[in-house]
Amino acid sequence: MSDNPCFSYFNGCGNILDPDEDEEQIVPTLNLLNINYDIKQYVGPWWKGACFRKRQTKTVLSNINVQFKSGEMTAILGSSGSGKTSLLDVISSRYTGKLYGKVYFNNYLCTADIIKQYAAYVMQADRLLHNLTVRETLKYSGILRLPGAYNDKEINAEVNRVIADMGLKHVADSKIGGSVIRGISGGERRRVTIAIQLLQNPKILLLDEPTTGLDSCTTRHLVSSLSDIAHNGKIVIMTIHQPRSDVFKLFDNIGLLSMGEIVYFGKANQMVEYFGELGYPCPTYANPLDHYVDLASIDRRDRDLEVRTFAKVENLIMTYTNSTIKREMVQSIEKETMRPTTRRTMLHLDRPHPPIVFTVMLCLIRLKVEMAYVKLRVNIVYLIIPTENRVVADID
Ligand SMILES: Nc1ncnc2c1ncn2[C@@H]1O[C@H](COP(=O)(O)OP(=O)(O)OP(=O)(O)O)[C@@H](O)[C@H]1O
Repeated sequence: MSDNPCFSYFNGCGNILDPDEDEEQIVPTLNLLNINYDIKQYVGPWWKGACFRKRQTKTVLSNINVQFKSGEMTAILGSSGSGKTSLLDVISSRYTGKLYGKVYFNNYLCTADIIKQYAAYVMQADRLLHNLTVRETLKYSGILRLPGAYNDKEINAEVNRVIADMGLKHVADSKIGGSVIRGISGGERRRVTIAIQLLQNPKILLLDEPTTGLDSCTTRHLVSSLSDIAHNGKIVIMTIHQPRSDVFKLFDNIGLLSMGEIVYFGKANQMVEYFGELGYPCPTYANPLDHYVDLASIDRRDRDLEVRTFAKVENLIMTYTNSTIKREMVQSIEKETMRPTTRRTMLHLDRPHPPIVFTVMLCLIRLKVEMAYVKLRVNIVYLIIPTENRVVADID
């Protein structure tokens, strides 16, 4: 049936779909194409100073091709130092090293300015004022972050929206608290930190280890709230250190990193089957996330173990690189990023700063005005100069 060229113009109900209309329904995506990220570091003792120490280039991320779709939540897993935070840094344009490759959002090449408009980054630590209540914290953040056109009523409405989204209604008027004054719990504090970022209604929410230090039940509630936010049309990407088995089914996609490369990136519900087919089934009653993070880690306890686990991880990376999942993802990214330029222009028009189309139009109008002015001058010369003197006047 798929061989029929007309098939794509029919939906399941047998109605004819307008190809243009179908294109409009494409969900926003964040695409990372051929990402390689290097950092420079000094090696040797500090007292030699920057001039005498050797500079070394370290590859933190390599060969990253991934697609994040709106309405989906993705967990980035991996052992310590595998490059999880660096991946978020690259997406959010917070990197300090040299980046190769391209990041696209909605078919538009991302710069730091663009990503700041669309993405919010939730850091690992909660930096909140102890004496304020949850509502006050959000209200002041709203005043500072929301556009100046928002009035008091609109800011309060936004504050109430994020309070409801993050399940903070019961503590809305409680103090944040700290080591001296007892306030809300650690999990609730995490929710307030996330709620602050949600005030701007970002299209992409990036979270660096949001569940660290939380108990199992709080983690589940928090991840479940984030899943609801994603399913309401946002891209949610989080790094997670020790994921519990009960949150596994809440993730739509899993990205497993090792040594800055991808070992698996795909649907969460296909991960166990994927590794099972490679000869690494998940033992019964084991947490698949823990099991596969262990599988993708390098054991550095002794030289022998290191060599063996390194070879295994290299093999896993190679297998993923040649897999159908990866091929399909790259095809999907290329299809997304190579859509007609008109769409790119439309997105450009969406942006608040002066769109390029208007600039081009202004240039054309100016050119026309200047040409009209030159013509007018020529006509005036022809009108006022007698016919016998015209050749001389033209030469002048
Ligand atoms: N700016 C930098 N300068 C020096 N090294 C860096 C820099 N950025 C990343 N790295 C190195 O890159 C590797 C990946 O770091 P990254 O913080 O992304 O790992 P991670 O998976 O988030 O680790 P963790 O789970 O422990 O936070 C590490 O070895 C780290 O030392």
